[in-house]
Amino acid sequence: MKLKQLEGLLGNLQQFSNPKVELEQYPTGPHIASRVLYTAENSFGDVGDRVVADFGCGCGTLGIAAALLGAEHVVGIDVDSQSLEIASANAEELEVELNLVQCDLGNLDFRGQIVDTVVMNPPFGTRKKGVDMEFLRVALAHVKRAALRDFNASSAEVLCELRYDVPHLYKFHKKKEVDIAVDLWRFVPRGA
Ligand SMILES: C[S@@+](CC[C@H](N)C(=O)[O-])C[C@H]1O[C@@H](n2cnc3c(N)ncnc32)[C@H](O)[C@@H]1O
Repeated sequence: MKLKQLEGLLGNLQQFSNPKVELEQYPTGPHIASRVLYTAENSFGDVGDRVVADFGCGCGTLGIAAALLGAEHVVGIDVDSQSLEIASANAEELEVELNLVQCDLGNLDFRGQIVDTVVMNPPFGTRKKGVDMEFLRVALAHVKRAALRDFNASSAEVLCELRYDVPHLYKFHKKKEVDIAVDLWRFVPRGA
């Protein structure tokens, strides 16, 4: 699938209808989401025919992108049931299969390293200190081939800088939208 086509499909997805700031619910827009997954697949072969997990999947954007790029199996995990309902509707609309699990990432235990690739835009820890590191710890415990973000890795590389559009979502947001610079990281765990 071409990058523009992927971006177009992701642009039609529903996003958080009632975002919860305590869970740092910020959607990844179609521009950045398409580039993250397209790079993972076309530069590294991390998606096609792989088992992919989307940690903190929200409305499913990253996981759906993985499915559209030919992942063998995609699991989306989020603690928020309302987001998972939207993710389910989004997957149905685009006719892709997404296995959705409601779970606090901190409690996730798939009993072994059964996932080839973890993709995520985790909470940054602005509301719950340390939650970003918790996501990384759990990713490491479950991934067998490559993760996009992982600090305890044998290799860690910033692939590029991207612009992350933050729409006006919460009362304390003063501007209509803000775009912030973010880095796209790729981590390869020890032994992979
Ligand atoms: C920055 S949003 C990213 C959403 C989505 N992945 C995307 O890229 O559009 C972070 C997501 O993590 C979820 N989340 C926050 N804390 C969590 C936890 N402890 N366990 C599981 N999911 C959590 C939120 O509900 C939210 O959907």
